Amino acid sequence: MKELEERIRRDGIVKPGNVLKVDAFLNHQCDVKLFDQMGREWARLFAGKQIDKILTIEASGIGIACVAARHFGDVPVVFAKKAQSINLDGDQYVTKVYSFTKQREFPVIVSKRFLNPGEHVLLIDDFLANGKAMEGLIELCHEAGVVVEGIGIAIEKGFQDGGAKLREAGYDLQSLAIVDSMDPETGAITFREA
Ligand SMILES: O=P(O)(O)OC[C@H]1O[C@H](OP(=O)(O)OP(=O)(O)O)[C@H](O)[C@@H]1O
Ligand SMILES: O=c1[nH]c(=O)c2nc[nH]c2[nH]1
Repeated sequence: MKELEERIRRDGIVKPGNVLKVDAFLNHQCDVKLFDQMGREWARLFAGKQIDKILTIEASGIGIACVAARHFGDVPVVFAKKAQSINLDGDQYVTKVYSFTKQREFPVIVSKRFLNPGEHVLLIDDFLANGKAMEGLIELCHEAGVVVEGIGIAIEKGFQDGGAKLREAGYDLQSLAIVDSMDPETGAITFREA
């Protein structure tokens, strides 16, 4: 998606350790107009699919998923929580995920009330790197008996293996920008051709 690639080039900062910092518009300060364009693009890419619900994971996926939902008939957005809470009651689907930016494992929890067997779900997130967050959400979806219709990612880092694993597994993965290389020394970023 041209607008997203241009914004990454303009405001993204390449950090050592395969980190692309896009907190000026994606995952700290949020450009809601850009989110809206992203939602419209996913709606085009997943047109014709039955999407009953969007599932994401806290924290950075939430805003993007909520804006995207406006383009999928205002379907509910469920986000997996990364901590137990007294506010989480009843039966839960639980797994564990290694967090890329926090560099430790977190529980990933969704109340059983919000994933119902037979529902068709779209997974949305801001980044795809090694695929740990998506693997965790997919595991919960399988446990719940819901159908994963597709996976919408804002920025895939194509030089890490999450995307390849998901495509090999047969998922309909639509990443709006795929970074093929980035250089922390020069700041140069190359994108995969659509
Ligand atoms: O493909 P992966 O290797 O799993 O990396 C992608 C995940 O990493 C980030 O989550 P993180 O927990 O680092 O940060 P967040 O809490 O800001 O969402 C991002 O939001 C994705 O969920
Ligand atoms: O801000 C971020 N930059 C990244 O490179 C990344 N990879 C996974 N999650 C990420 N979040």
